[in-house]
Parts: sequence; C-alpha cells; structure tokens
Amino acid sequence: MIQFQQVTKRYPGGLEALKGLSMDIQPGELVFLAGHSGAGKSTLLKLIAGIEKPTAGTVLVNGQNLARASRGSLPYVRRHFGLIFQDHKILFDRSVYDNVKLPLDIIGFDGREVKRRVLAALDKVGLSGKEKLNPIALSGGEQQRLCIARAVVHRPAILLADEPTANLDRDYAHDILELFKSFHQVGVTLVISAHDETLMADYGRRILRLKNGQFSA
Ligand SMILES: Nc1ncnc2c1ncn2[C@@H]1O[C@H](COP(=O)(O)OP(=O)(O)OP(=O)(O)O)[C@@H](O)[C@H]1O
Repeated sequence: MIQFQQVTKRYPGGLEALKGLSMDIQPGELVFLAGHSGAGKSTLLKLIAGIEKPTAGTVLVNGQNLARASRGSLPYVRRHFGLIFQDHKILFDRSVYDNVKLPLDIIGFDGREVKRRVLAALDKVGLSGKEKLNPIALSGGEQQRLCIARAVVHRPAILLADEPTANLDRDYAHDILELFKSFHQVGVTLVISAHDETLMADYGRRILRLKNGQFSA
C-alpha cells in the first residue's frame, strides 16, 4: 500500500533529511515511527501524504506516485488520508463541531450526512456533548482528540499522525494510542510517530526507527 524505493529528501539549503530509504507498509498495518528530534519522522510522513516530494527515489501509495499526480487529481488522492500534524491548528473562531466539519466541507458532503459523520467522529473520540463549545474551553488532551476527530471524519483509509502523544502525560498518551488501535481494528492503515519508544513497546507492533535520515536497527 505504501512503498518507498530509495527515497532521498533534501531540503533547500542542502540538508538531507532522508537518505535512500526503502520500505513497505501493508494495508491495515499499524506502524510506529521512532527517532530523535530532527531524525526525519515528519518528513517521512509528509512524503507519504504527498505534501513533500522526494528529491530522488519513488513513493508509491496504492501503486500511485503522488509526485507525478496531476494537480487536479491531488484532492481526490488526499481523501485517502487523515492527517494529524503538529502544524494543523485548531481554529478558535468557530465551534468544536465546525472544526471537525471542515474536511467534509472541502470534499463537498451534503448536509444530513455531514451532521451524522461529525457527531459520530466526536462520539468516537469521547467528545460527545461538546460540539457547541469553542475549542478554547477544551483541555489539551481534548484538543488533541478534536484533531483526531477532524482527521477521521471522512473515514480515510490511511491515518498519519505526527507525534500525537507529545506533551500528554503517560496515561493520556495511552488513551490516545488505544483510540488509534481501535481505528486499526476496523482496517485503517496507521503510521504514528513518537520520540518516546517506551510508549510503543506496549503495543508489540512494527517499529521503524529513524536516525539521521536512515533506518536503524
Ligand atoms: N521545510 C524544511 N526546510 C529545511 N529543512 C527542513 C524542513 N523541514 C525539516 N527540515 C530539516 O530536516 C530534518 C528532519 O526534520 P523532521 O522534521 O523530518 O524531523 P523529525 O524527526 O520529525 O523531528 P521532530 O521530532 O523534532 O519533529 C531536520 O534537520 C530539519 O531541520
């Protein structure tokens, strides 16, 4: 489903964030991505989502090379993905409900289906009853759940989460990982990055370890 063939990513300025990576992630797999700050975790996730293009090598998602996808087809391709990235900010000028609804507006769902899906996503992450609140009234952990609801509301096949447990205490981090596990159980492919590998150890899943842009043992 996700395939990297000798993928190198060099950012302007000459730094190689990823160096000749090859890997396969199968449909329905739950994979953790570990590595120090600056190891290249976010870059790898952005390459999967087609947000960044490789400098060399090929990234295939469902056999499709996103770097070669036409501009017109990208919105359709992006519907396969749910993204939980650190720079995807919550909008504080609208309600919890309207934040979660955003991806459906972009895709163009009709009204009744929108309401059903938004309420189902909020229920899934344990935020039922908070839909009318402004997100400012939510705790840090609840805001993280809001981001997860927003990422899954369109039922993506692939969920990419960049450090979703950063800044959460250990119990809360486990709650979030349990939530991801429940998406895995219904067949979603998940790639989750974290720098704290001890959290991942409890889940007995495949761990890809990055060190200075390369996989390490
Ligand atoms: N847009 C960019 N332009 C230039 N350099 C970048 C850019 N994005 C990332 N880098 C560099 O690429 C390297 C890998 O960064 P990346 O964000 O992928 O690492 P990371 O493992 O996700 O780190 P962190 O855990 O701190 O988020 C770092 O040296 C970073 O400074």
